[in-house]
Amino acid sequence: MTGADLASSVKGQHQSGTGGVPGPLLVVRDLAVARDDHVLLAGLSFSLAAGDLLQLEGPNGVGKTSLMRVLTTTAAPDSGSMTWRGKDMPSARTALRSELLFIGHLAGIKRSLTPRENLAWYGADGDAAEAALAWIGLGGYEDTPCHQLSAGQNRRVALARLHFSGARLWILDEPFTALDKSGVATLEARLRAHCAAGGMVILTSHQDLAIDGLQRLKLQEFVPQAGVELAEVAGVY
Ligand SMILES: Nc1ncnc2c1ncn2[C@@H]1O[C@H](COP(=O)(O)OP(=O)(O)OP(=O)(O)O)[C@@H](O)[C@H]1O
Repeated sequence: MTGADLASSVKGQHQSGTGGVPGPLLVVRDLAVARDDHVLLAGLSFSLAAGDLLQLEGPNGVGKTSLMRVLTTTAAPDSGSMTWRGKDMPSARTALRSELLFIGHLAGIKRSLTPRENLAWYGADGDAAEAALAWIGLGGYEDTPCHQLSAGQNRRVALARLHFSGARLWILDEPFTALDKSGVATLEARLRAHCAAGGMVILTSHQDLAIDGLQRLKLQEFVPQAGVELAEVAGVY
C-alpha cells in the first residue's frame, strides 16, 4: 500500500471506525502492567488518532517493552481496558493485529538468511525487496547473509519493512538502536511520512527525536509506589 493509498483508506476509516465520529482509534484506559507479581505501571491512559506519533520514555527497566507486549496484544494487561476502533480487547485483537506492524528490539531477522530472503519471508517480492533495501541504504548487500552484516546493517534490514508496510499502526521497540546519523534521518523521515498519510506510530527510544508533533509519554510517572501488590490493581480487564 502506498502512502497515498494509506491516506485515502485512513480518511474513510477514520470517519467510520469510531461510529462516524472522527476520534481516536486506539484508546487505553487505566492500564496496569505487571511482570510476575510486580506491578511495573499503573493508571496509564492515553489515546491515539490518525497521524499521531507517540514516544514511550523512561529509564531501563521501567516497563516500556512490557507495555508494548500489551499494546501488541501479546500479553493481557493486569487491569484496565484497551479498545481498537471502539471495540474492546480481547475481542478486537484480530482486527488490531490486521492493522499492526510490530518491530521488536530483537528485530525479527534470521541471521542465516540474506536481507532479500528475510524480506521475502515478510511478503516482499524481488522488486519490493530491492526498493526497500535501496531506500534503507543496503543496496549491494541484498544477497549477503545477515550474519556477515553489522549491527546497524541488521537493524536496517528489519526497518526495510517500513518501506512496504501497509499497516496503519506501527509499534517499534528501540528502532533507532545502532543506526548512524543517516539511518536516523532516514527513519525519522519515514515516520513523518507515515503519520502525514494518516498512519500512527508508538515507539520507544532513549534518544531525543527531531520530529514535529511528537508526543511523549513519561512512563516513570506511572510507576506505583513501592509495595503495591498485583491484587490491588488486578481484575478489571
Ligand atoms: N521475562 C521476564 N520475566 C520477568 N520479569 C521480566 C521479564 N522481562 C523483563 N522483566 C522485568 O520487567 C521490568 C521491565 O522490563 P522491560 O523490558 O519492560 O523494561 P524497559 O523499560 O523496556 O527497559 P529497557 O529500557 O532496558 O529496554 C524489568 O524490571 C525486568 O526485570
